[in-house]
Amino acid sequence: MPAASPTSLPHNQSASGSETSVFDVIVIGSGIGGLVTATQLAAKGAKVLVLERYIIPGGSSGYFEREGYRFDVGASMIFGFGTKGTTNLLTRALDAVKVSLDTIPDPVQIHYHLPGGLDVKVHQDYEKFLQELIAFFPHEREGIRKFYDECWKVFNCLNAMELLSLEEPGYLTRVFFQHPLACLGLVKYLPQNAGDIARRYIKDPQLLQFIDMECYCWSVVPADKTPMINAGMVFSDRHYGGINYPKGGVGQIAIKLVEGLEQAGGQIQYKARVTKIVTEKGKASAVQLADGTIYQAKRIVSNATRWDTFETLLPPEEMPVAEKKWRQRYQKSPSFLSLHLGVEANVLPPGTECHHIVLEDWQKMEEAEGTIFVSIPTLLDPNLAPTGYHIIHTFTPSWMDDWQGLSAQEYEQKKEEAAGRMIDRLEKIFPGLDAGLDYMEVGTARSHRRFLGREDGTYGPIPKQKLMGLLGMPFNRTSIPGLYCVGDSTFPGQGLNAVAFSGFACAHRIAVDLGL
Ligand SMILES: NC(=O)c1ccc[n+]([C@@H]2O[C@H](COP(=O)([O-])OP(=O)(O)OC[C@H]3O[C@@H](n4cnc5c(N)ncnc54)[C@H](O)[C@@H]3O)[C@@H](O)[C@H]2O)c1
Ligand SMILES: CC(C)=CCC/C(C)=C/C=C/C(C)=C/C=C/C(C)=C/C=C/C=C(C)/C=C/C=C(C)/C=C/C=C(\C)CCC=C(C)C
Repeated sequence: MPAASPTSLPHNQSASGSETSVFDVIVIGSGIGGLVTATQLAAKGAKVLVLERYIIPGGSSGYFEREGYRFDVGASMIFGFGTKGTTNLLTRALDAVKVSLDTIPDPVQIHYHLPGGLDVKVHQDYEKFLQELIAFFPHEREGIRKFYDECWKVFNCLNAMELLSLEEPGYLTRVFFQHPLACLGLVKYLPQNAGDIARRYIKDPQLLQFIDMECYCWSVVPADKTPMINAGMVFSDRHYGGINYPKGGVGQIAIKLVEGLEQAGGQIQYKARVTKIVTEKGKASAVQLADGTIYQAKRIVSNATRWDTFETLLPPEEMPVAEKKWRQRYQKSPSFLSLHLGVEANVLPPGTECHHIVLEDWQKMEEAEGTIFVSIPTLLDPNLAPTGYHIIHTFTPSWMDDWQGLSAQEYEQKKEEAAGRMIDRLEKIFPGLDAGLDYMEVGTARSHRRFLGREDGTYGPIPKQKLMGLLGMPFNRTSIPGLYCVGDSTFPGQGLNAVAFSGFACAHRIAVDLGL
């Protein structure tokens, strides 16, 4: 894709010369981050347009259908659908535009199959989980409880207050006077990482490896590099609001948000790939689509990754200093090799859980094709597959470099070999998997780049080295006036509930800026 160059435009003109209207806000991309921003602003009366390059909304939380199966593209373990507290941000985002979704509670977040026979289930029931872990590490009984209890402290601070933009002084003052202790608690944890707190209480090296995996399987970095605020959210909310799967598949979240957006007067356009963010006198003022159409807005929000935003949609040679500095601290995480499988129901032993993590050798946890993630959503919603069949979505980290420069035939062959390796490994927990296969589709880093528009198909930013917790993650405003970012390239990072927070915060900051 060619680099964009700044363009000056006469007001209210499209590339074809026809008249266009000026929007209050244009959101580039309909991932959950973009849609929460758009729905929040539409609900406040802003004139909002969402531009999505693909044919359906959702991005990483989208879906596709093949031969009677409805597969989730990426996200499958969903936080944020609780019914109480303030951290149930997906429930709140839907409520704000008067739509709702039926969800199915998952009694076990993850069933771990780890080296040395460490076979642990994370039950929604907190005590049941602690007892299961303590049974493996009885000498660490106290340390285990102290570590996870400290995660609850973070969560309880967050779950007591309204969650809005930390870039808005009025909100900060209000929330500080309403919840001074919770605010001070959060200030204390913001620069910390989960690994430091775990090591304070736990000494057993294998248990510390387990805590690394507890972090790695959602943050894609070990505990030392995982912000404590995020660990507090994940390790507590799974027992509080719980993990809840949307009936009809993860794609329903975006579909419902779009329904709410349109009811609130907002608009969305599909097959609308933005190729350029237009700046006038240094301020973002419009976007240009691949077909040349130009839309103007008072504020532009990019739900594309920071790399796509500042290297492709804007001229890379004019990258703001703050962005260059951010790139010194954060790098792209790997992408995933994904297998979307349809399997005969008898492949799954009775009592199989929905989510699994498989690793045979601790040394390989962070390597490409090291940790295997498994999600079987049809155990919760059987309607996603034909009767008598299940969906197994399994994925493992994989870098773009391994998939470049191949002929079409080499690419297909490499996919087949990699899929074979994963299926062989999964045979240990699902004997007969290979023989029971009914359908298989393999996605690589190239598929993620193509369908999600994410540079190198990355899952999101990860720290290059150990950082001070979340302090280095940028909020929604950027160095370019009028331009905001939302999604996993902004505070607090990856995760649907996390990007929903970034959407609430972004919309709040823009609403204040526009005087809504
Ligand atoms: N819970 C799980 O199991 C799981 C698994 C995978 C991913 N996820 C999460 O999903 C989250 C992703 O959410 P998000 O909101 O940051 O982003 P996203 O990548 O899901 O959405 C971005 C959207 O922007 C669109 N887009 C990109 N460039 C564009 C352009 N130039 N013009 C128009 N549209 C464009 C894409 O097509 C996509 O729909 C991540 O945080 C990740 O953690 C969760
Ligand atoms: C005023 C003063 C003084 C002060 C102030 C302070 C304050 C207020 C502060 C605040 C802060 C805040 C608000 C923060 C927030 C945060 C948040 C919201 C966070 C969130 C988070 C979330 C998360 C992280 C999530 C995540 C998740 C994920 C990522 C998931 C994933 C998953 C996967 C991948 C998987 C899977 C597995 C299998 C399949 C097995």
